[in-house]
Parts: sequence; structure tokens; C-alpha cells
Amino acid sequence: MGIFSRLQWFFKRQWRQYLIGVIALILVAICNVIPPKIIGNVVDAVSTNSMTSHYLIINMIVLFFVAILQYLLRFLWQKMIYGSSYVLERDLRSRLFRHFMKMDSTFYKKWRTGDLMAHATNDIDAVRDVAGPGILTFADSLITGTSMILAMGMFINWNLTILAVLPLILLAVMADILGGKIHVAFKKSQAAFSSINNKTQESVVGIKVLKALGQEQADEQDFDKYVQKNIRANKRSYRLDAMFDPLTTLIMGISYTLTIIFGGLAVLNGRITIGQLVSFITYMAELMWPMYAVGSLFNLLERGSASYDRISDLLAEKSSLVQPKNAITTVPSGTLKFDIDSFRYPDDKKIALRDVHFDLQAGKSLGIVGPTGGGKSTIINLLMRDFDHYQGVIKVGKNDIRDYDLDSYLDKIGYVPQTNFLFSTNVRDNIRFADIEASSEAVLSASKIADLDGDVKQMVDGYDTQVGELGVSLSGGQKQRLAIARAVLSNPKLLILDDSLSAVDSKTERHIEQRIAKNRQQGTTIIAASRLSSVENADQIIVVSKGTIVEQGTHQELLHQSGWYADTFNLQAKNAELEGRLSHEK
Ligand SMILES: Nc1ncnc2c1ncn2[C@@H]1O[C@H](COP(=O)(O)OP(=O)(O)OP(=O)(O)O)[C@@H](O)[C@H]1O
Repeated sequence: MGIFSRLQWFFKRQWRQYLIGVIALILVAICNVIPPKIIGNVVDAVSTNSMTSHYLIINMIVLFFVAILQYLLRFLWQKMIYGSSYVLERDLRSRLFRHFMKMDSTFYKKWRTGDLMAHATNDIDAVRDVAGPGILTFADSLITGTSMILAMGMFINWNLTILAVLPLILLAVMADILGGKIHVAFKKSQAAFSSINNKTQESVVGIKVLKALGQEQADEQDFDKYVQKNIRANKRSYRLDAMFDPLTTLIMGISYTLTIIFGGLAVLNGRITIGQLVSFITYMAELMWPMYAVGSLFNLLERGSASYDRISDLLAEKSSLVQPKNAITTVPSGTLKFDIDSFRYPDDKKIALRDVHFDLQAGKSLGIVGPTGGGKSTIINLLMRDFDHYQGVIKVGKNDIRDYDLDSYLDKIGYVPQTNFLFSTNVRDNIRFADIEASSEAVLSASKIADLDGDVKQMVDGYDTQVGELGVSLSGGQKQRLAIARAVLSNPKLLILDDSLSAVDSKTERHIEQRIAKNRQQGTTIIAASRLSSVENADQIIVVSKGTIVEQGTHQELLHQSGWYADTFNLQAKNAELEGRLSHEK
């Protein structure tokens, strides 16, 4: 029952709808009292030989109108109560989705996609059922139960009524004992469902790798283990739940037996008529449904409560990103000052960046290179505000980037990550994703800068070609160039390319970079790359190794320093020359 008070905020908001729904339920319950009474009257009229056709017709007309009224009232409560439960579902879904949108990388490291999907689907459905069928069953069984008991006492006999409902106390005791256990069992069952979701998602996404490594069978066995775990958890919750219904039947059986024995004696003693006994037994039959409903109500409430716990845990997670109260919404194009004394990833002991300091004037370009795992992407992660907790400061213009409104700040950046993400729509909409109103000319121009236009023209449907989920129908190089076209479309103040041309050949890469440079004379560009030829033309290059800057300068200056940059550049140039010669010989 605790779940009702935890959902109070919602019931308060929708109190009118629930009030109308409950009033309709009360009226239905009052209507329910009438038919047994009429049946009893008719039986008494027959047994006392006082039945007339007029009396019978009147009673039948009353029954008919009661049935029509009940139909209308049932429609009303369904609309009010179920309708409200869908409002709760809509609210929770959008709250959760907005929460997902706000959260940072740490949150997504902690929660797996399958978990989040389970929360957004199964758990929300379970909570909705509390606000719909839950409230209905609760109110209906309470109202029907009370009205039937009152009718039995007032119209027939209070002593007999007390005797008949006494065994119901057992049901309340049992509900109390089983309630807590069912709650725990449902939590486990829902956690097991989340694990299955995670497993399925991972296997489906990684299906190519699984097949290539011949791991399908092993993965199937692994999956079966998850299913078994889920079945075990479900079995336990259903076993506990199944203890309810037989108990209800047993208790109702005891009530009937007591009624027949003591009701029969009361008829023999002349304390009630035979018609009243028939009415009494009909009222008891009406009590059956509320009794059974108590069983399913507990199931529903405990499931909903366990799901609400899980959703609340998720909503309670706070993003570590700092969003000041008076966040600055206008982001000027000024010098980028990157002054990081030290940064470590959350929950990681190792320092990822130490003493990384550089300035980048607006309109200039910066190349970030260095050995793998050196810290290139980490610098970009901080610029992208994936993490706000570090020692030092990053400024754009005069302000710390943490003082800007996050959306306004990110809006000024065009970012192409190492692993790009394409949406399952056509090429055009993928390019103009950030600005769906962008004209076809703008899309075409961005596509030309990214050297994608030629490829798209070869496709059957051109810019209307569907790229499939995650862009499966495109080559690696096409995906990268599409991601670049998307980033340059809005001509951002800051363009960041994180090793985003690794899948295209160096000649094409050079073409793309030249076009980007030509089209972005006002904009600032940062290119992180493994291939040093990618940053050759940058105004400034930093070499990052073991989380710190080890060399810094222009291409020519770095070649003269005879360090990692010069060695690697010469090595890569020799390799490129060799590759060029080999492809010539072919
Ligand atoms: N989310 C993370 N949580 C913890 N550690 C991380 C995370 N991302 C990166 N690291 C660690 O930080 C260090 C720097 O990684 P980073 O990705 O910045 O290197 P990189 O120079 O971009 O490498 P590459 O050239 O291979 O892409 C590595 O030791 C890496 O393991």
C-alpha cells in the first residue's frame, strides 16, 4: 500500500479524475446491491404465493435500468481512472528520457543500455498499472466489499454477516506476511529481466564479432544462463503470488459453510425468510470478486512498488556536470585557453592529464598527436564537457567553459568523435541532424567539403538513401565523411575532429582538410590524429604522451626538434611512400 502514498504527488494532481472515477465506482456498487434484493423479493413473493405479473414486470424494469446505469458508470470510471494512469505513464516516460539526456558519461558508464531500456519500458508499465488497475481494484474491492457487507447486515441480519466475514481476517494476515516477500521477489525478477535485456542488446550489437570469432554457441549457452536466472526469479515471485488465490477460495468456502449452517438455522427459527437467505448468499457471491481482487492487487502493488524503487534510484542519480544558476547563454568566439593541472577519470586512480597548457586563438587550428593512449581524446572530452571536475581551468573568451549554459556552449561546437553514430534514416537527414531545416544547398555544400557528394551520387536513391541502423549500409570511410559533413554543416565556431578520418586514404584526407581550411577561415579547428600528415598544416601542434605535452610547435619546428614527432613523421612518410609504390606496381 506504501506505493499509493509514494505516488501521492500524482494523485493530488489528478484528484478530479480520480474523484469522479471513485464516485462512479460507488454508484456502481450501490447498483450492485439492488439485483440480489430484487431476487430475494421475487423468491419471497413466489414462496408466499403473493406473486403478480405486475410485481414481476416492475422488478424486471428496475433490473433493466440498473443494468443500463451500470454500463454508463463503468464506462465513466474506466475513462477517468485508466485515462489518468496513461497520463502517469507519459509523464514518467518523458521525465526518464529527459533525465537520460541530461546525464553525463559517468552515468552511462555505470548503467548499461539494457538496464535503462528495462526501466523505460517494463518498470514504467508496472507503475502505470498501480495508478490504473491498482487504484481501480483497490477502490472497487473496498467499495463493493463494504457495500455488500452493509447490505447483508442492514437488509438481512448483522449476526449472520459478522459470522460470514470473520474468516476474511485470515486473508489480511496472509497479505501482510506475503507482501514484503513478494516485493523482494519482484525486485529480483525485474533485475534479472534487466540482465537479459543487457545480454540481448550486447549480443545483437556484437553479432558480427561473435560470428567471426565462432562464439555463437558459447553465447547461446551464456544467454540460457541469464534466462534460467530470470525464470528462477519469476518462479519465486509467482509461487508467492500463487499462495493467495487458493487461500481466498478456502476462506470463501469457510464463509459459505458458516452461512449455510447458521443461515439455515435462522430460517428454521423464523429469524429470516428463505428469500432473505437467497439474497444473503447472492451478496456473498458478489463478495467473491473483491476477495480474489485482493490477491491480484497485492501482486500489482508490489510489482509497481519494486519498479517505482528502481525508477526512483535512476532519477536520483545526479549529473556531475556543473550547471551554474546564472549560466551564460551567449558564447563568444575568443581565445581558447586550456590550463589543466591534473585530471583523473571518476573512479580511476591513475592521472589521465597532467600540466596540459595551451592557448588557441579564434580562427586558428591545433593538431593533437601522440602515442596511442597518450591523452588526445581526454583533452577533447574535457573540451566537450564530458567531465567538469578537474584541477585547472578551460576558458573560451573570458569565461570558464563551466560558466556557460551547457547546451549553448555545445551548440557552438562541431564534433566528430572517433566512433561516429549514424541514425537509421536517410543520408540527407543524417547530415542535417543538428539543423533539420537546413536547405538542400547547405547539405550539398557540407557533403562536398567532406568529399562525400561523389559517393552519394553513386547511391541508388542519392541523398534519400537509407543508411540502415548505425549506418550499416555505408563503408567505414563513408560513415566518417558523413559525420564530418554533419559537423561542418552549421559552420561551427569550434570544429573538433577526433581521429575522424582514420578510415579514409591520406590523399582524400588531405583534400577534405584543405576544403575544411578554405571554408572555415573564421572558425577554430582542433584535429586529433594518429596519422601525422593530418595535422601538418595546423597553426600549432602538441604532442601528448602519458597525459602530458612532450613537444609543441609548428610542423617544421617539431621536425627540427628530432623527437617523437620527427621520428614518427619520417616513419609514416616512408610507409606511405612504400604503399604508394606498391599500389603503383599493382
Ligand atoms: N572513460 C574513461 N575512464 C577511465 N579511463 C579512461 C577513460 N577514457 C580513457 N581513459 C584512459 O585515459 C588514458 C588516455 O586515453 P585517451 O583515450 O585520451 O588516449 P588517446 O591518446 O586518445 O588514445 P588513442 O590514440 O588510442 O585514441 C588511457 O590510459 C585510457 O585508458
